[in-house]
Amino acid sequence: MLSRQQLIQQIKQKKSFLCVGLDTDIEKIPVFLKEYPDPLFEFNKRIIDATRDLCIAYKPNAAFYERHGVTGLQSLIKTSEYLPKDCLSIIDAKRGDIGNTSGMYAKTFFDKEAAGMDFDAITVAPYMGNDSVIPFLAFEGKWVIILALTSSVGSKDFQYLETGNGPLYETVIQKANTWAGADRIMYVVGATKSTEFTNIRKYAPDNFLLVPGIGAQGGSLKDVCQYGMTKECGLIVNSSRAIIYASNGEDFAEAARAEALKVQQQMQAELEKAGVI
Ligand SMILES: O=C(O)c1cc(=O)[nH]c(=O)n1[C@@H]1O[C@H](COP(=O)(O)O)[C@@H](O)[C@H]1O
Repeated sequence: MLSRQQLIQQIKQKKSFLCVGLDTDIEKIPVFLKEYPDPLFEFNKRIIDATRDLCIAYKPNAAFYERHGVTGLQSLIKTSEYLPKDCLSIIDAKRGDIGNTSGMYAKTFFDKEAAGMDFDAITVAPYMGNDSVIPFLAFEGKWVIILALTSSVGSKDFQYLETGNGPLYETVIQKANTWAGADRIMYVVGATKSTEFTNIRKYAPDNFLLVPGIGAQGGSLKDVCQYGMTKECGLIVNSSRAIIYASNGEDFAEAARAEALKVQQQMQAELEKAGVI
């Protein structure tokens, strides 16, 4: 479990704010791994071993595991146990429902006794409001990462809708700020929305932002840092496909490391430029 201060310390030590996304797709992993009893876990284990000193977070995306049913859940549980303790473990599940149901989701991913998983953080969809988010916050020390402005093209359908008090994504942030502080809540903001970061910082000056969308989706790390970085960094930038599928041969883990190293080096330069390190 990583507190805000521990997270900042990790960023300074590793000179990185990279999150490696474990969107582990059975169709995309190297064919030779399919000989192993648990190919998804085998892939993750090797990616984690190759990148753990270069990143400060890992984010398995639940969909890629759940789509395999029981065996996928076993791979996810084993992965959650294998994740290094000095990295923030984020389950990208995008859950949220009426209170008692959200409570079950929270138990699933936060309570090791319940389903064998003990993630530090979960992505949550805020559409159903306060009572759908509070059950996640009820787990002391865990992080709730609320979808604010997503990287998707469809973000324009709802998130930009004018409420009379700014676009809806601003209202989401303002409202969620009343539920807990920057030591418990992060917001998802897509790297493809870098022009909005200045505006988002007006409402979330201290919150960490989970930023997916560099790499395969084409967002710019430089722009994200220019408009979104704070004195404590304030950013966790995710890349999944561009890192984990850098090669689909025997050398996949080394190729993932080489990609992660490139991103870490850019991140180090940005941290130095902003005076964070
Ligand atoms: O919550 C997320 O992580 C997320 C939010 C968002 O707005 N956009 C977005 O791409 N994501 C996730 O971030 C990852 C991006 O993967 P790559 O595009 O391969 O780097 C996927 O797991 C997405 O589900």
